[in-house]
Amino acid sequence: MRYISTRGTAPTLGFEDTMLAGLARDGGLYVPEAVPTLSHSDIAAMAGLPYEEVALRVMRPFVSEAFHEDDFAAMIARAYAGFGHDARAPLVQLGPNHHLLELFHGPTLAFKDFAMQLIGQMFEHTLTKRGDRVTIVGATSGDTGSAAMEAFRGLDAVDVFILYPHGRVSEVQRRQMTTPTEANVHAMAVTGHFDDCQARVKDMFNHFDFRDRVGLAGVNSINFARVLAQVVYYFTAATALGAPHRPISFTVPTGNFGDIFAGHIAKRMGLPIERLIVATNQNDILHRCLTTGAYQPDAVSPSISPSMDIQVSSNFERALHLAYGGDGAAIAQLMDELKAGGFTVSQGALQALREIYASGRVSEEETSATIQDTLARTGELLCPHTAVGVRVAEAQVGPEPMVTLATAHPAKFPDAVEAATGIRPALPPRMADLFERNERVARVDNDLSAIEALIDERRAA
Ligand SMILES: Cc1ncc(COP(=O)(O)O)c(C=O)c1O
Ligand SMILES: N[C@@H](CCOP(=O)(O)O)C(=O)O
Repeated sequence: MRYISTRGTAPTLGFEDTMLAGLARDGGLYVPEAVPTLSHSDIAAMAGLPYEEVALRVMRPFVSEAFHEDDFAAMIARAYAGFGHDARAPLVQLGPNHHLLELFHGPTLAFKDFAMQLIGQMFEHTLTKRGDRVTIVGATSGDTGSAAMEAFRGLDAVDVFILYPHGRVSEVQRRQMTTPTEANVHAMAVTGHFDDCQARVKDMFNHFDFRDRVGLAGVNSINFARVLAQVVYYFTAATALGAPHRPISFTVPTGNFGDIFAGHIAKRMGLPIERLIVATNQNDILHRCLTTGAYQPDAVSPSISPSMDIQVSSNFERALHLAYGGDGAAIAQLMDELKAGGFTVSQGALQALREIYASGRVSEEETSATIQDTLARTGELLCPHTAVGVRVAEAQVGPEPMVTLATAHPAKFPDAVEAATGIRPALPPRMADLFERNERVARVDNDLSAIEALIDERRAA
């Protein structure tokens, strides 16, 4: 399996090099040259299998030239052994035809653990084999950062630097990033928004002297391995609800578009997904784009679902690449226009996007009301991101089963949940002392040279 850049001019790579490269050298994102398909009977055979077995069957065609099957199976087993639920991603029924896919039973209580725990294993395997060492730099609006630190803390072959927007993540999220004691993980609070953090990470990848000197690697969803690991739970959920014998729809609370793009890959692999519905908060650029064709970033508007306070949605580039039939030059042109303020998707590409994606937008008041109503109706306490998804899904439930992705545990956002319900959700016992632990964080301006200098100073030589 070879991987190509969405912008068409970077070297084509195998899986391990793609995983270690992060951003392609032409600024694009790596995607598989061709998405492998699974047959109706391959998919039917997944029903009822353990999560780890489905993970092996779904991901094997993407990685088979890189890892021996036994090694890969062992990595998968280690990745999910620490999850707090035997099913790893259990389904809970919310209404007659509406199900919640709980993705928050991993060590940091958000869906990011599904990919990050596995990537940690894959990086360790490949770096040990090659005798290499890398510097991972990531941007986070709160959840990716803590998941990355948890997956890589204490590993000799990596230093990890996580840029988060100062004052714009929840206190639980911040403490998850500032309290690990291992010397190889570093939290950096950047003046600005998540989009600034993500832009500086991409700047570092495009600054080749720095990139090559520090051995830069990325574990944001710019890394296709992140997306790949997230494809698996679409299969476990859909087959548990009757796929491939009947179609299933998914609603996904969306910010950087990685999670829902994983659903798009699942569909291309042959999973009968009827509708993939993008659910956004008031930072609704994706909903506006799917509605009008215009992709025009606005100022970020802080919300009670802060992890989705994103205007420049990195993985949308991958969806555009498919919608433009793999035309790298067209994507490069759109991304140049984006730097100058925005772009308009061609009619043909917009139609192609709408064949896959629907969308909805949820206000702050609606998010709170959904947390409150859902608790009253079903007894489920939702995190605000999940509530955005549930609100959009409820308006669109059709004849086929609808699955909403529950992307984080409510205890990560206790203020918003308490304001909506009067209940302050408790952290699991293993995190009960989070608020007593010492914090370690570097404050830094939104300035590429300052950020690079800090990384140079703190990384192991
Ligand atoms: C809790 C939570 N929900 C939803 C999202 C949106 O996911 P994606 O960025 O993959 O669209 C994020 C972050 O991205 C998140 O942290
Ligand atoms: N919501 C995310 C944003 C970055 O995510 P990624 O999936 O693109 O790595 C976060 O919690 O950091």
